Amino acid sequence: MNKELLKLYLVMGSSNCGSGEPLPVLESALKGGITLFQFREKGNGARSGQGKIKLAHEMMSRCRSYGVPFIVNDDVELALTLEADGVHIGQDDGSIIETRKRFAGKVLGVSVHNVQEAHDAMKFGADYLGVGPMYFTNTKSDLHEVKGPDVIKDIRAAGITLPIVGIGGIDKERAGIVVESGADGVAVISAISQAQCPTAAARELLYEVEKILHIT
Ligand SMILES: Cc1ncsc1CCOP(=O)(O)O
Ligand SMILES: C=C1C=NC(C)=NC1=N
Ligand SMILES: [Mg+2]
Repeated sequence: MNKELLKLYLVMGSSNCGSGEPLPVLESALKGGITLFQFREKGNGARSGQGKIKLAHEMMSRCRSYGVPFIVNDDVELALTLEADGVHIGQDDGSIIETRKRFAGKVLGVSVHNVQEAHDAMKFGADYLGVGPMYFTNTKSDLHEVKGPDVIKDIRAAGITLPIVGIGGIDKERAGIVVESGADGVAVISAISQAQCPTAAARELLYEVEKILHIT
């Protein structure tokens, strides 16, 4: 996949928005220049069944109108039904090999926490790695051990050249450090979805990321 898509990756669902209405937040973030979007409908307030499918369709069409690829988290069935641009799975979301086969030709992202998991994900056909958590965050309930950006350095030092996005507790003050460590961009939830102005938040994050990418 084109690693430039990972520069500013918004991950979001209903439960991440104060209002519980993610559509206006997505629209505002798209205006601010996010380069990739992941529909991650989890936690309290998350839609299910037809409501989840309807919301996903609405969000996918907003992304399509901005030319931003739409990725579905966890729910491979939904991703296939929607004909989404890709799917993102964790270490506990079923086999990477199976998902790779089911999603041939589309984007397959995998969450990894260390060099071993990164190596396996690459071997099994992942297109990009979501590495984290970089910093402590309350957004994800079952948070893995906080490793910091150094784990990205370790993955790069192991010769893994796959596109990488760092995730977990990232804001505009921290975005540069994550990219300096070897990531191709940052994935965020609250830094944009909880912002007073998601457009401005996205613009500022993208500025911090591109400042480093253009000199490395
Ligand atoms: C989905 C996920 N995976 C590792 S941390 C995290 C949550 C990131 O949310 P935030 O950007 O608000 O810290
Ligand atoms: C857990 C995750 C890790 N990384 C990304 C990009 N998305 C996720 N949902
Ligand atoms: Mg998962």
